[in-house]
Amino acid sequence: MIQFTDVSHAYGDRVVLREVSLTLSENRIGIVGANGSGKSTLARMINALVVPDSGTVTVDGLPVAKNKREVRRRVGFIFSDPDRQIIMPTVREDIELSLRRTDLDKAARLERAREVLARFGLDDHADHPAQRLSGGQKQLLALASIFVTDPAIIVADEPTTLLDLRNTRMLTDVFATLDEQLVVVSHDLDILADFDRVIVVDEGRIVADDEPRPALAAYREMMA
Ligand SMILES: Nc1ncnc2c1ncn2[C@@H]1O[C@H](COP(=O)(O)OP(=O)(O)OP(=O)(O)O)[C@@H](O)[C@H]1O
Repeated sequence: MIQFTDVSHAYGDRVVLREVSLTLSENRIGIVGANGSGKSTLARMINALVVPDSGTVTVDGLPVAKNKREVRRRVGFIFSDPDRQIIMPTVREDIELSLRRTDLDKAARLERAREVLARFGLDDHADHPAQRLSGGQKQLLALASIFVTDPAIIVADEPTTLLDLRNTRMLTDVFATLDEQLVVVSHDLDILADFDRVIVVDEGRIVADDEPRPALAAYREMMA
């Protein structure tokens, strides 16, 4: 459960969130809105990548600002730019690095790495240099290296920007089968169609918050 209470934030004198209060308890929640409306800032607050100027954000009752380490164990954050996330020379090593943060033993880690590489269609690339993957494959690797650690909550900031249609569908299927709570910021409205809830942000305020169909209709109308 994620809770925002009266959250406001500015970068310098540019106010980007204005008194946002939200309780996020559904399994799959989408966030949409115009460029610069404050979506990424909102998403980043869930694991304390941004700490609000005023108001509080809590994850399972823990105030995020004072419990960064514990919160980051629970919340996996997927950046839209995979180069921010890929650290190790090869695909397999990058996945294994993530797994070192779990309490699985070596044999279980190898098995889990194998499973996740197959699930994300990266098994043929396991020993390839990660930096030589295509943009979309890097995005899949960045996603895989978060999924593999099994966080309770996954926050993804525009996870499909570099993916082709097949991989976007694959990711939609992965999302549909997850047990974890999922918060996805996206301009790709199709991937949110079967989510439980969609929140529309405009100029730092929540302007619609509903099931996908009415929320996305409100967003389309707003942008027309
Ligand atoms: N670290 C920062 N320093 C200064 N300004 C920032 C910073 N991060 C974001 N901003 C500004 O805050 C505003 C909101 O940014 P944010 O990234 O939250 O929007 P967004 O809705 O995710 O946009 P987009 O859809 O374009 O990704 C933008 O005007 C952006 O330029």
